Amino acid sequence: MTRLLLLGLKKRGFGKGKKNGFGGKVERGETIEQAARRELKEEANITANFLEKRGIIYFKFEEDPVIMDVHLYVTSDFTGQVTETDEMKPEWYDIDSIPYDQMWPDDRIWNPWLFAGKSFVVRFDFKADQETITGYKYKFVPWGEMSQMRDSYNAFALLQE
Ligand SMILES: COc1nc(N)nc2c1ncn2[C@H]1C[C@H](O)[C@@H](COP(=O)(O)OP(=O)(O)OP(=O)(O)O)O1
Repeated sequence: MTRLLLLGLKKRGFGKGKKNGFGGKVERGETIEQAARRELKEEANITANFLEKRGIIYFKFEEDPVIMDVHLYVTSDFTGQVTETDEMKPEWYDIDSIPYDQMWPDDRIWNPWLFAGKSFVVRFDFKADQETITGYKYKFVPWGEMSQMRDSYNAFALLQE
């Protein structure tokens, strides 16, 4: 059976020129999941009927004290027609032909976990060039426990164990 993943070519902002999933910053008054839904609608013009949380990814760039946390949701249940928007040019890819050379380098590591059905918490350390991964540590999260990791603190503590 062919399994497809929707990626978008980022047309502006952080990660411009890279292919990635759909997402962005949480706005005031929103939950993280609400932000994920809003970004999917804004960037691919589709509405998720159901979102499953599958990961929390931390990014630390050398010389930058701020650690970015990205909360990863997947859906195969959505309404609407996938459409190019101002921010993203969407395209479907067979999961056996993911264009990793046009993506953030961390995707090559965690996308296969996603396709294998795993949930996970992972931290990537990057050089300041934002292209070179100097190390990463991760933990798989048992089925059903990911949705209870509501904030970054729980997940970060898991990585420190
Ligand atoms: C550093 O490595 C990254 N890898 C991957 N796979 N994804 C990343 C990486 N860094 C950021 N992202 C994701 C997180 C978001 O889904 C997007 C965009 O991030 P950001 O919120 O910083 O970008 P903006 O376009 O400025 O957001 P707004 O839509 O809120 O303006 O990339």
